[in-house]
Amino acid sequence: MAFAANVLARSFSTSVGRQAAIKHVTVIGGGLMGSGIAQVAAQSGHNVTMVDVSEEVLKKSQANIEKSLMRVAKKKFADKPEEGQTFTKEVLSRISVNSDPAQAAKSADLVVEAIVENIDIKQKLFKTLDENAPQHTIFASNTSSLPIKDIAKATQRLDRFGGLHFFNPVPVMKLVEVIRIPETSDDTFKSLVAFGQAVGKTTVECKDTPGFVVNRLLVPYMAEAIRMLERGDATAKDIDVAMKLGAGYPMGPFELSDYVGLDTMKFILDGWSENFPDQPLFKSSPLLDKMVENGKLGMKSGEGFYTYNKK
Ligand SMILES: CCCCCCCC(=O)CC(=O)SCCNC(=O)CCNC(=O)[C@H](O)C(C)(C)COP(=O)(O)OP(=O)(O)OC[C@H]1O[C@@H](n2cnc3c(N)ncnc32)[C@H](O)[C@@H]1OP(=O)(O)O
Ligand SMILES: NC(=O)C1=CN([C@@H]2O[C@H](COP(=O)(O)OP(=O)(O)OC[C@H]3O[C@@H](n4cnc5c(N)ncnc54)[C@H](O)[C@@H]3O)[C@@H](O)[C@H]2O)C=CC1
Repeated sequence: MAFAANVLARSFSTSVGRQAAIKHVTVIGGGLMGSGIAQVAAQSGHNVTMVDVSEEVLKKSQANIEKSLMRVAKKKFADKPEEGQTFTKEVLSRISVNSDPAQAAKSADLVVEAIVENIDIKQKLFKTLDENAPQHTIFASNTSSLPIKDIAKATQRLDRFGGLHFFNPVPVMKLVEVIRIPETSDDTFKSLVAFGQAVGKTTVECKDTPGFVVNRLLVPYMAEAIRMLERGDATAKDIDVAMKLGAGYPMGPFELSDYVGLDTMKFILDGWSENFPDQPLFKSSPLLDKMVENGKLGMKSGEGFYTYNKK
C-alpha cells in the first residue's frame, strides 16, 4: 500500500485555487461499473462511498466486490492466503454504502457517476450533487456514449467536470479514457489522469466526441453483428467463434453484448440513432429492442443471446 499512499499524498490545485488531494471518492451507481470502480478505488487506498437508489443492488454489489477481491488476493498472495484475507478485509473496510447521493457528496473529493445511461436522470443527479458537494469536489461521469458537456451543464462547475470512462470488468481492464470539455481546467484534467493512474490504469486523453475512442469503434462493430444475425447471415455462436478465432478477440460480439448488458447497448444505440439519424452505423436494432422489452438483458438478468445461471 506504500505506493498508493504516496500517490494519494500528492497534492494538486483545483481551479478554485484550493489545494486538495483525492482521498475520498464517492461512486454513484452500484451496478456493474460502479461496483468495479468502487473496488479499484478502495484497492488503491482511497476511502469510498458507493451509492445506489436500490438497497438490494448495494448488497449484491458488496458481495460481488468481495468475490472479485478474493480472485485478486488469490493471485497477489498466492503463497500467503492469510495475507490475502487481510487484504480483502482491509479493502472492504474502506467501502461504505449509502442510498442518498446528496449526503454522500458532502465528503467527496471526487464523485464518479456510473448510473443508468439516460441524460435526464444523469442531469438531475448532477444538479443535486452540485448543490451539495464542497467547492473543491471534482465531478466525473463514466458514461459510455453521452456527451460530457450535456451532462456537465446541469452544474455550475464546468471547470471541475470531466469524463472518466472505465471498461468492464473494471478490476481487470487496464484502460481509462479521460475526457475533457473545453471548460475543464488543466488542474482538473491532471487530477483525473492522476486518479486513473493511482487506481492502476493506463489513461488516454479523449475529446468529447461520440463514444470517445473505444466505443466509437466498438459500438458500430457490435451493432453490425446484431444486424448480421437479424439478416440470418450466421448464428450468434458462429459469429462469436469467428471473431474469437479469426480476429483474436477475447469474447465474440454476442458474448460481449451479454456481458455489457443489452439495456445499456439499447440506451446507447437509441441515443445515437436519434442524434445522428443519417449515420447507418448507429442504427438501432429491432431484435435488441425486443430482447430488452422481454427482460433479456444479458448476464445480469440470466438471459441474453445466451443463458446463464442466475447469481
Ligand atoms: C452497442 C454498444 C455496446 C458498447 C457497450 C459499451 C461498454 C463500454 O462503455 C465500454 C466497455 O466496457 S466495452 C467492454 C470491454 N471489455 C471487454 O472487451 C472484455 C472482453 N473480455 C475479456 O477481456 C475476458 O474475456 C475477461 C477478462 C472478461 C475474462 O477473461 P477469461 O475469459 O480469460 O476468464 P478468466 O480466466 O475468468 O479471467 C481472466 C483473468 O482475469 C481475472 N478476472 C476476471 N474477472 C475478474 C473480476 N471481475 N475481478 C477480478 N479478477 C477478475 C481472473 O482472475 C483471471 O486472472 P488470471 O488468473 O491472472 O488469469
Ligand atoms: N456496462 C458496461 O460494460 C459499461 C457501462 N458504462 C456506463 O456506466 C454507467 C452504468 O452502467 P452499468 O454499471 O452497466 O449499469 P447498471 O444497470 O449495472 O447499474 C446502474 C445502477 O445505477 C443505479 N441508479 C439509477 N439511477 C440512480 C440514481 N439516480 N442514483 C443512484 N443510483 C442510481 C441503478 O439502481 C443501478 O444499480 C452507464 O452510464 C454506462 O453507459 C461504461 C463502461 C462500460
